[in-house]
Amino acid sequence: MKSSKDMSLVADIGGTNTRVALVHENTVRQDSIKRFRNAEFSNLEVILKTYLDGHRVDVDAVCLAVAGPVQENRAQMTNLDWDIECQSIKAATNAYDVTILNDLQAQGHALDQLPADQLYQIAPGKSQHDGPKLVVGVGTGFNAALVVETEKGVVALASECGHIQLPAATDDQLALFKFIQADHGFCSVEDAVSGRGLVNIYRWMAQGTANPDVTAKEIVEACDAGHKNPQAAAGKLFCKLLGHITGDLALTQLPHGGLYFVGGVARAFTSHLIQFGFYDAFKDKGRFSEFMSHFQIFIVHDDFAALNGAASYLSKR
Ligand SMILES: Nc1ncnc2c1ncn2[C@@H]1O[C@H](COP(=O)(O)OP(=O)(O)OP(=O)(O)O)[C@@H](O)[C@H]1O
Repeated sequence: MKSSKDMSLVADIGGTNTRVALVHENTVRQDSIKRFRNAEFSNLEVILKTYLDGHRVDVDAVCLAVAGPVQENRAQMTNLDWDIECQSIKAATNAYDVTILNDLQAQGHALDQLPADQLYQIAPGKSQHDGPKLVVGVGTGFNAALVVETEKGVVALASECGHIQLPAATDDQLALFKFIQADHGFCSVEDAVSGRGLVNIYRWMAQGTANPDVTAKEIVEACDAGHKNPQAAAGKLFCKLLGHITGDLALTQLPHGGLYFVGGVARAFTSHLIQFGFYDAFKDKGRFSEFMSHFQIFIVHDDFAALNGAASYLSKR
């Protein structure tokens, strides 16, 4: 086993995918990035052991970006039956220092390093260089973090806003709300605005006729193929709900430094968001409609950005 001085490991653990990389001299080694499908593993420890065995290195420190609430260096994943805890990660990796962040916090720490070619701007706005930023994740789940510059550096504040109640502004949205509520007992934002949420919307629209095994990817592929099919109708409602919700979050947090979407589902909708009504819904805030056009909105195309954020967090502690 090679012992590499000051080598660290970073990982971004989502509901579907785990991305892992090595960090040397505060920089993610691009040739070390690897993505694992969680469904093929029984727990995170097995993924990390497999990864480290493959690279034949020792690591001193580990920083994990986990899709779930983090408390006292322990995380309970929201969309996977994995409990992540420092002692067990130390045992699996032989690292003496393990830190756990929420994944959106790590995304927040990555924002100031994103190259321009990884950012796709969807709303013009006017950002203040040092204004607060809001990073919004739409993947297996939904969540957001407010990112602020302080005298001590970047602070990314965790939330669990994907689990607030879904707002319903139209009869259709209320009917969707009731459909999901009847199924799960509660209708959260994430139940409609995430990969699983998109499938829920499509199933509600095509009640009785939807293929029960349809995936979010298949729905977006049908949107790519044309805008008159039932999948595109589901995509349009999805984008409008995404606009309403992120508009609410923007008014709550005032991200004058910009709003940044991350996650596989947000990325997949990049070319449809505007046509499918996202921005009109985002600005549909009564007397504050004009105010909403001040916020710049971007989609982050780098699926590995949270790894850079975790590395940045480690370097600045
Ligand atoms: N091309 C695609 N079009 C639409 N949805 C997609 C596409 N590819 C993947 N997805 C959906 O994106 C989700 C996975 O996205 P992503 O990899 O960002 O999630 P994650 O990081 O594993 O999860 P989390 O949201 O918990 O952080 C799944 O719901 C999957 O069905």
